[in-house]
Amino acid sequence: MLKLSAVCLKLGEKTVLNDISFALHNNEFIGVIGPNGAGKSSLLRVVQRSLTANSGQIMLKQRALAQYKTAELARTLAVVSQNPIPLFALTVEQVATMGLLPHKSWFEVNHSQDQHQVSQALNRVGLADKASQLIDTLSGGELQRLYIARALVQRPALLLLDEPTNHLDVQYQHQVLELVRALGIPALACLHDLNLAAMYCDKILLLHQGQQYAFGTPEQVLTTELLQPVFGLACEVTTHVLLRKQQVTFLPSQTGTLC
Ligand SMILES: Nc1ncnc2c1ncn2[C@@H]1O[C@H](COP(=O)(O)OP(=O)(O)OP(=O)(O)O)[C@@H](O)[C@H]1O
Repeated sequence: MLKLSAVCLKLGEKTVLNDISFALHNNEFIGVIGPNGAGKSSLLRVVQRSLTANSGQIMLKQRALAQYKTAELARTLAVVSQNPIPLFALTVEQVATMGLLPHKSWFEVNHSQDQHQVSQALNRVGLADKASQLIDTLSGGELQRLYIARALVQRPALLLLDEPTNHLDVQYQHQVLELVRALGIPALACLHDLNLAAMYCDKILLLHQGQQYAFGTPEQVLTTELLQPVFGLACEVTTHVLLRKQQVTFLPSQTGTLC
């Protein structure tokens, strides 16, 4: 689905991404983790082509990303961003319907089949009963689910999510990531919460100062040896008894002060 080979990105004098190589296969959910400034959002922006890599190759559905026409790329990728452009005075249904735009030509009207698709997507994210509600009346979690519904309406081949759980409470964090998993669309998501990454991601890419520090399953990447030097804090990694998933606990540098 998506393959990066030796991708490098320089912005001004700074090397933001250096030698990034990994592949995302069909139906996989890959989490990109790393401290502030590690290059996570830049990586997503390179894949969505809002930034152009200085070297290396990106293949999307076995074709070079550079070869995609803009409209074709807009149909193929859906982006759920950290700070979406505020859309005031629009209803939930109108925002979800925007997912059809990449498939339509100017002045083309929506058909009943399109309407059905929008209803189905709203149903899927649990917002069908709020279709006519203005979006500035939604909670943060509902809004995030709406942006996922808009992405669903778009029927993308790949979903890119930049911090999809930002500002959400625990229940909504799980709700949103469960939804992403359930969609069955290959997804690449920047995540700050390592325990959520452990729970929901098939693979994890750990970035450190623009370098690919590790890539593999949560078991391979979420280890004290890899996490401590990257995050600059001592940590303990255990396996959750019920979930059989990694759990990372960072320890304050002055652990004694908590006792
Ligand atoms: N236009 C630019 N010119 C120079 N440096 C830039 C530019 N844009 C981003 N950077 C730098 O690139 C690095 C990576 O930024 P990026 O936003 O990708 O990090 P991130 O891992 O997503 O961080 P965060 O967790 O804080 O969101 C940062 O050091 C940032 O300052």
